[in-house]
Amino acid sequence: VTGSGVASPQQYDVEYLTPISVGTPPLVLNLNLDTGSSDLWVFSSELPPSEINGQTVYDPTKSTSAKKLEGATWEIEYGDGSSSEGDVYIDSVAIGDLTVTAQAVQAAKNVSAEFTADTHDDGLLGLAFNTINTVQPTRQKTFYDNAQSILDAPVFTADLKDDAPGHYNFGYIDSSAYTGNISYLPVDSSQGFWMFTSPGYAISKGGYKITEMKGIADTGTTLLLLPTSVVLAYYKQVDGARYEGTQGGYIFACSATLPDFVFAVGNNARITVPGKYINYAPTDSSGTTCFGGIQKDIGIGFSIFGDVALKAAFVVFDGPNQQLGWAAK
Ligand SMILES: CCNC(=O)c1c(-c2ccccc2)csc1NC(=O)CNCCc1c[nH]c2ccccc12
Repeated sequence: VTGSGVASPQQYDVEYLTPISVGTPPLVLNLNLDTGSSDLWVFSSELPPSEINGQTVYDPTKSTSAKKLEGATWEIEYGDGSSSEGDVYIDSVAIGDLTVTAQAVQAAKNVSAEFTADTHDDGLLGLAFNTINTVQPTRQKTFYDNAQSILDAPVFTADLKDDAPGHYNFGYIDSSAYTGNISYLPVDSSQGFWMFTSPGYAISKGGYKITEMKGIADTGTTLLLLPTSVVLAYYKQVDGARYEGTQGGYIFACSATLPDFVFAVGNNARITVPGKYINYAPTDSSGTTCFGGIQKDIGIGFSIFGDVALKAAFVVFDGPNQQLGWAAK
């Protein structure tokens, strides 16, 4: 079996949403497929109405295939301070032609203001390792865990695009979606993430710099968060760029020319993030000052290769072989 879902970018490619069917009769929810977390949680009829703002909600009492997982609860907090919590149902979940009949669907009873404000996002579908699933007393498997045994190949791929729809594919590698070869790196899943080490980088005019960057492939984080030394070297090549504390990061004139950022994948493969992707978005409505798509990874403990980087590549997530494949496109 294979499955494919379109990944549609929201404004400024802040996140990508994919239509997923949940329950019987199938309810279509637009979820954020998130390789940086492992909970599948959805807006639900159990939320106070004040916390719902246009989202489609899952009502387990309306799904003939929903079964409550008695006594199970969950609560998650993300690094940006957003959070959600609730209880758990076992129900059918499908992405395209791929259906998992007994998937833990975490129904939200409370969500933080950031999620309420995100009117098009009906929840998250975690694709990291289940060791960081937050369901208590028994952690639950991810959609990918449950799908593996029926997939033609036990992999999924992310093909995100700049301001255009891309795809998440399950069970196959679409050879027409990338150029050249796929370079595979070993994954360290000990912290529950798709963690890998890039041996070095280059910034347009500068030469190649050997410096290990240990990071995660994270479709749920918007920006490319890198070590301070790398970020300083990058913005040194952007005239007028400066760190603005009140904005929480590096800003520059929207008219600035931004160099490409190249990171190594293994010793002889490279992924080039075009400078255009690193001019992330205007900081205000005047559109004179823009916010950088590369920012510091301070306080996280590792780098985060978020959407700004991932949309420059075709990425293969291979759980059984604990490896990540990278290709240009
Ligand atoms: C800013 C989002 N990223 C993180 O917090 C994060 C961190 C992290 C930890 C500490 C400080 C900063 C970041 C490590 S792994 C990691 N990745 C994830 O947590 C991936 N899931 C993000 C889901 C998410 C959080 N806020 C949203 C707002 C809209 C859509 C999705 C989200």
